[in-house]
Amino acid sequence: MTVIETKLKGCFIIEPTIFKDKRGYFFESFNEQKFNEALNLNSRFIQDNESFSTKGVLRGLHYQTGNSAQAKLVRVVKGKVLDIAVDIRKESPTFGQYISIELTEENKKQIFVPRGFAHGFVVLSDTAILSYKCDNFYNKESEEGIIYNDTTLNIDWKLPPESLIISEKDIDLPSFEEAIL
Ligand SMILES: Cc1cn([C@H]2C[C@H](O)[C@@H](COP(=O)(O)OP(=O)(O)O[C@H]3O[C@@H](C)C(=O)[C@@H](O)[C@H]3O)O2)c(=O)[nH]c1=O
Repeated sequence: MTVIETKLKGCFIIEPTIFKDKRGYFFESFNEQKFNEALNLNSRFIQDNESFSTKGVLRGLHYQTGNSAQAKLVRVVKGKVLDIAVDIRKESPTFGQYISIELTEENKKQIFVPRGFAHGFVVLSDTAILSYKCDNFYNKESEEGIIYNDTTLNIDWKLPPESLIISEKDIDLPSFEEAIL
């Protein structure tokens, strides 16, 4: 497995080692020991989530606050998504910056989004299944978000705005300034 730290400290891209043979492929999608060693972490994932979405579906930007903050290890099982992680750690030198990465069923890349980040994605393929691990439980009361098209963050979602499918909850999210500053 290859691990690359992004320009946002603590946010990593993971490329698993894929074993291919005449039957197909095999890879370890998660190995706690190797993961924690490679990322120099002591994380413990306690909730797994899966979502199915169609092309143009945009989910985000989401985070949980306080004791409910979550780190996430995200991968795509089917299709292709553009995944976005935004550094919302006020004390961070990269506060307000984001990274985007295509996660696909072919490249099998994973992104580790640490606590203190907002996360979102948009589906670029006809359909996509996203699977992710969280190191803290879902807590509705601590759910927060930032509007996807915030002008300060200025995220390039790669799809025309009119093609996006967004939940009512996400359409009403506040700006970066309102949410964080
Ligand atoms: C996230 C979550 C949702 N739910 C419920 C609440 C709601 O009725 C339904 C759908 O929830 P949402 O609309 O919030 O789902 P979704 O918009 O897919 O939320 C997810 O978005 C991505 C970008 C993330 O980073 C995740 O952490 C999570 O916030 O599922 C749970 O029961 N457990 C969970 O962990």
